[in-house]
Amino acid sequence: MKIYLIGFMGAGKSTIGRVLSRELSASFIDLDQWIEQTEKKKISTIFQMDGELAFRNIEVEALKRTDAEIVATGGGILYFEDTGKWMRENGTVIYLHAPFEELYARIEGDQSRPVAAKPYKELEELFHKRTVLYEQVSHHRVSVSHCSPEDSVKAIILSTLKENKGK
Ligand SMILES: Nc1ncnc2c1ncn2[C@@H]1O[C@H](COP(=O)(O)OP(=O)(O)O)[C@@H](O)[C@H]1O
Ligand SMILES: O=C(O)C1=C[C@@H](OP(=O)(O)O)[C@@H](O)[C@H](O)C1
Ligand SMILES: [Mg+2]
Repeated sequence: MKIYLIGFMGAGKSTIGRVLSRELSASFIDLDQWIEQTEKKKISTIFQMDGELAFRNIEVEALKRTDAEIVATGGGILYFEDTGKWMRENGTVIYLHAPFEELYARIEGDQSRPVAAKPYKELEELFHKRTVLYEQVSHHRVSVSHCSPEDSVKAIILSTLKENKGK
């Protein structure tokens, strides 16, 4: 089993991934947390000191090397054009979706997410651009709007069970 959780910042990839891995007794990695531990630097420091491209290279390398069954990606995981195709071919890709306003309320002013520091309009544009890619790449789209992480976990399990019915 290999499940990739994708979606914009604040969608709950890290939170839901952790709960999902507990429910399924499956191994879990949060790519951002792994990068911070391995690089011994905060994500915001990597952005500041080494630049975004350096972060993206580390991120995609971690994605391709991990053997964890549940993978919580970062919101910018589709930065390189070929990453989405690679994920689709290597696991089940689940897109966690909620309206921009709801996600913005969750991430506003969060210093640990350097990309969230962009001006509101720019961030909204980025959300719409990325939404197109998340839709293209994912096998399933699960709404995380106005529901608990536990509800989202149930929805994820149901959608993957439906996919495998009769196989
Ligand atoms: N279903 C939810 N409802 C409300 N808040 C949530 C939900 N899931 C996560 N959050 C909150 O939103 C913020 C972002 O969650 P996080 O798991 O870090 O998202 P991501 O990894 O997708 O950026 C956290 O403060 C978290 O507590
Ligand atoms: O959207 C982005 O470009 C980013 C999202 C973050 O992860 P979350 O989506 O878990 O916040 C983290 O990877 C980094 O700050 C960049
Ligand atoms: Mg996260």
